Amino acid sequence: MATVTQDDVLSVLKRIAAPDGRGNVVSAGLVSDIAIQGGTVMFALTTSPQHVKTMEALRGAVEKAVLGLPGVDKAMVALTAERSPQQPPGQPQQGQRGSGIPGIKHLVAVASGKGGVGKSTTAVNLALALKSLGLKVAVLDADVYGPSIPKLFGLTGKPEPSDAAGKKMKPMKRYGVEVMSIGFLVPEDTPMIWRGPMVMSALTQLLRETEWGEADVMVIDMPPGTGDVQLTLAQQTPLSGAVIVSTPQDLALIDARKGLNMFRKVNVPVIGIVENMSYFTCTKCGERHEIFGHGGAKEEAGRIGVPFLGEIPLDKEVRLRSDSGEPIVATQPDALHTALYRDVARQVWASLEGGRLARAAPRIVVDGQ
Ligand SMILES: Nc1ncnc2c1ncn2[C@@H]1O[C@H](COP(=O)(O)OP(=O)(O)OP(=O)(O)O)[C@@H](O)[C@H]1O
Repeated sequence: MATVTQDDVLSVLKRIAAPDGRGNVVSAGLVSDIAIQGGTVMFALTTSPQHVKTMEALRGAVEKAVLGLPGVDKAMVALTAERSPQQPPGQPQQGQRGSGIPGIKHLVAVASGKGGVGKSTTAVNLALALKSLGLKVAVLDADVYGPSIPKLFGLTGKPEPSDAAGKKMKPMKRYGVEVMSIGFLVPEDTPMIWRGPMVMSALTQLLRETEWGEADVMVIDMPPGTGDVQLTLAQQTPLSGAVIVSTPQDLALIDARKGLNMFRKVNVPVIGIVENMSYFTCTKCGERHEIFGHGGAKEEAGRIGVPFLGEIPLDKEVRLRSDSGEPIVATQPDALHTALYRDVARQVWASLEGGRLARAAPRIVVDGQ
């Protein structure tokens, strides 16, 4: 199969006129960086909120043109738009309700300042714990650098198109939770090299072009860290709030603080901090070992005035069950960990529904609807 290049994509885009007679879509500055993964081409088209409807037709034309290039089997084009300055703060975006995703009430990010602290494990078990409280739950894997949600849910295969036209995908489903991840669309061993705008473009597509059912909460597994990509994601996704996961080590906590600051900067309420790998209870002698220190996250939460949601101990069973796609909350309803995750879930839900969280309107519309 022919390999498509950015120049190929740009040359076809230059033949498409920009709205309002402003030259072509490239010269008018409407096209973001272009990312190419195998036969998939991804980029964003910038618009203003009042032009979202007309831009949808343009997006269709652009996608069609890119799909016509040899070597392209999927084109993912997202519309992004800044809120117009005239829009009063606190006013929902036009056409936007709740989370901005039809049928989904709250989007909750699970984030960490640092990799490997158990963010994905927490996201999955939190989602399942919310489900066990009787809520409708969906999970979006936004950790495009290392999508581990398919593995944690024990899901393989590709999402099916939801209609004959193939415009939308059906989410995968496991343990009663709807799941979508870039990991379903790209082979596991493909290195994924993303530049900033492309992450947003891919995620917008996953969010908007999945035929989600109704959900009270969508848990979003964020990419680890606090760089530009994470900041943009936090800013551009209409989040109700964020949960920060940290281990008790000083270094992890310093990064967790950066995570908190990042969400505050973009006006996303921080629901609270979870301390993961908090301690280890020896299965033989019953003694508690505080391998990474203990209580650091609780102290940190107190210091910065953010709720502390709980401690999740280090436990071999958690890791084994995660690795085998049988998360502990789904498969061991009576385990201590399940009770702990459920306790976190209760607090998260109380925060979401209790009106404690307040944020200004999201600054961006990522919609083609
Ligand atoms: N409480 C726990 N007890 C035992 N093992 C755990 C616990 N939490 C997470 N792990 C294990 O630690 C490893 C890292 O966890 P996970 O993939 O959830 O971290 P992450 O922060 O999402 O990582 P990344 O930065 O790569 O996205 C996994 O092998 C997981 O099974």
